[in-house]
Amino acid sequence: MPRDAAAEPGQAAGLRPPAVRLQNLSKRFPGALKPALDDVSLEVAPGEVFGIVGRSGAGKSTLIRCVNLLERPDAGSVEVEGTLLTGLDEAGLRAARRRIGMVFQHFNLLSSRTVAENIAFPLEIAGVPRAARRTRVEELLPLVGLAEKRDAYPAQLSGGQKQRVGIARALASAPGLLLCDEATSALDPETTTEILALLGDLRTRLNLTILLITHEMAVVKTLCDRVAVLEAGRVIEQGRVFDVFTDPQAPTTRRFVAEVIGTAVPAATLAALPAPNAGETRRLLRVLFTGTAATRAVVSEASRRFGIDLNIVSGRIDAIGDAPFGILALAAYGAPGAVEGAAAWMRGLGLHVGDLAAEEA
Ligand SMILES: Nc1ncnc2c1ncn2[C@@H]1O[C@H](COP(=O)(O)OP(=O)(O)OP(=O)(O)O)[C@@H](O)[C@H]1O
Repeated sequence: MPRDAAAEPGQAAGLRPPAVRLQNLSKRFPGALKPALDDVSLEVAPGEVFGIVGRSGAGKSTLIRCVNLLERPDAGSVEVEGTLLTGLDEAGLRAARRRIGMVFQHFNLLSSRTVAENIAFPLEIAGVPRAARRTRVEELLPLVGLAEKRDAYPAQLSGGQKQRVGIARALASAPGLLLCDEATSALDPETTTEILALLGDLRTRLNLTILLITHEMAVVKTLCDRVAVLEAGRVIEQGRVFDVFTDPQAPTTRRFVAEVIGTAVPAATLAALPAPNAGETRRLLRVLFTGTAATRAVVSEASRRFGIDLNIVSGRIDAIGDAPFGILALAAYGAPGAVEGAAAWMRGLGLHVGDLAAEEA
């Protein structure tokens, strides 16, 4: 979508190339009727957390696996930190992959190895000498809160601890980019919160770029700076999380957003609203406040100024990162011109005023 023309973090980073640049990626699995990826292009700026969200089968796994070329796209290019991965030979690709860590939904730990040995595993594969491996593991253990568990085996760990091992292992070769494939989907809500906090903390401390896929908007809301919505292999919407959450454009995005910020108004509530008086109109408005306007004053003042009735059908105050916002569903009753006038007046105050979309009703 055009509102996402460029990522600000990338601009702030000056001449640094994007952490990830995908151009026109397409992929169709043999025998499949539809492509898993259909002309996907997106850029992730250095240091940002970028979420890709979509329903099951939307193409998320295929997309994230294309970033380190675990999956080869049929067409299009993949660039990571300025290196064109799709142009590398196998040796070049192996080296480039050391700059890319990956965290998996089901942890993928080796059950016969201890925590420390699991973390050291990628370094072993890369031929890093034993002493250097040990030093690196000792750095990583406290970073993920597992200093006391270095000699434990995966079977002795909770899900959250297993994922901490998975994260430490992904960070072993000090990558600049971390790919997270549904990293919290196998965890309970409390552990999910802990792991998301850990990822947020590591991102800042290690200056990481994180690209994650998830089917949970709550993950996006908590951790991401920007988000792309994938549907049937295509990016249908992308933008800053705040913008996408407060003003989703595509119907699918609206449904996703409604799951976490609950702007939906039950049909029964709407059905119970009184009909307008003769000669009057009733309009259902969705009003978005982004922190500056005082809700009650706006509603009562609009009512007074325009001689209309504003019935608050639902309301919510929330925040994304440290940016607060409020969303009100209003039923406005009055003369058609007066209702329109009130909506225009509210827009003039900087509020986002639209019709309550069908999906929300
Ligand atoms: N190895 C494969 N062979 C054939 N078809 C595949 C393969 N992997 C994925 N697909 C198909 O490609 C499409 C996208 O799948 P993908 O796993 O990328 O979606 P997803 O959004 O990650 O879904 P989920 O959340 O269920 O993992 C689906 O139609 C899927 O059936």
